[in-house]
Amino acid sequence: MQDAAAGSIAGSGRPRYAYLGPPGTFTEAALHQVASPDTADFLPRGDVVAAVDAVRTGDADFAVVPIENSVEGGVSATLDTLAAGGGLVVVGEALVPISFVLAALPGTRLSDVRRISTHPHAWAQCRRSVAALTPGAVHVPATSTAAAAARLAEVAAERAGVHEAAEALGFDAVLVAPHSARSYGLEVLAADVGDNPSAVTRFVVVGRPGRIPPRTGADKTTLMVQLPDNEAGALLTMLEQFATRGVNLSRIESRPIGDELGRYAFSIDAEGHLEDERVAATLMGLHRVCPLVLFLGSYPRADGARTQVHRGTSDAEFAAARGWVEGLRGDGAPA
Ligand SMILES: O=C(O)C(=O)C[C@]1(C(=O)O)C=C[C@@H](O)C=C1
Repeated sequence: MQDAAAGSIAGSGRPRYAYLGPPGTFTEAALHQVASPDTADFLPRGDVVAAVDAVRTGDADFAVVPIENSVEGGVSATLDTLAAGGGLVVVGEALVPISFVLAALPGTRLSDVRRISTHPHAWAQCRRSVAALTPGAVHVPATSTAAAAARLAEVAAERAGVHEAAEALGFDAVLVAPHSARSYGLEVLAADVGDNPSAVTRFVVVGRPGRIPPRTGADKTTLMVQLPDNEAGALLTMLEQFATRGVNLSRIESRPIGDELGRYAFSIDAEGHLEDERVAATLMGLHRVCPLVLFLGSYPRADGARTQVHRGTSDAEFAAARGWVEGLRGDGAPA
C-alpha cells in the first residue's frame, strides 16, 4: 500500500509516520511497504501505544503498528489502544513475512547462550527451535526485536568484552530479523529459528478520521462491537447481521472491556467497504442490536483479494430492493 497520506497532509507535505521502533523492527519493514524515507519522516517510538498516541496528539500523521500474527494471533496492545478513546481509523495494511535469526556479539558461542532477549511475540514464534538449540535458555522480554539488538550493540560498545556486556545487560543473545542482526553488527549463531517458516505478521496504518480510502473491491472494514449484557443469543444476533447480508469475517476476537470481570467487546475485520451497500446495511443492523459499535476504518486489503459477492447482496440488488419498497410506500409519487 503506497501513499496512505495522499492529499491529507498540511504544511511541509512530508507525511510523518510513527512506528514501533527502533530501526530494524519488522514494523519498520512494514512501514517501508507503505512509504519511502525519501518522501516521508519515519518516527520510531518505544511501544505500540506511544506510536498510536503520536497520531492522537498530532506529533505524527500516521502510525504503523502490528495487529495480527499468523502464529501468535492478535496484538492486544494495538486492538485495545484503537478501541480506547476513539478518534482514530485504519487507512491501510501491510503484510510482512517473518523470519528470525538468533544473534549475539561476535565471539559468543551457541553453547554460552543462557538468556535471550526479544519481543514476546517473537519468543512465542521461536520457542520450540530455541529450546532445541539452547536447552534451558530463558526469555528476557524487550519492547521490540530491534530494541534488544540495539541494547546489545550499545552496551558492547561501552564494555571491554562480550561477557562483561552480557552481565551488564542480563542477556547474551537476541532473536531478530536477519537484516537487523547485520545492521547492529551482531553475529548470526543460527538462522531460520522461527518454528513456522510461513509466519506472517499483519500491520495497520492508523490515521485520524477524515476521508475514507476509496473503495477498491478488495477492501476490509475494522470494527469494535459490544454486546448487550446478559442477553441469551446476543453473540448470535450480532453475527447474523453479517451473515444475512453476505459479509464474510476475516478476523474476530474478544477483548476484555476492562471495567469488570466477564465483560468483553469483539474486534472484527469484515470483508468489504463502508460504501458497499451490504456493509452499510450490516452496520445499520449492528447499530440497532448492539449498545456500542466503533467504526475503525475501511481500507484496501494488502493481499488484493477481491470481495466475493453472494447472490442477493450486490449494490444493484440492494438498490432495486429499496426502490421496490419506496414504490410500495408511494414515495416520489405525485400527491
Ligand atoms: O519487534 C518487532 O520487530 C516488531 O515489529 C513487533 C512484532 C509483533 O508485535 O508481533 C512484529 C512482528 C513479529 O511477529 C514480532 C514482533
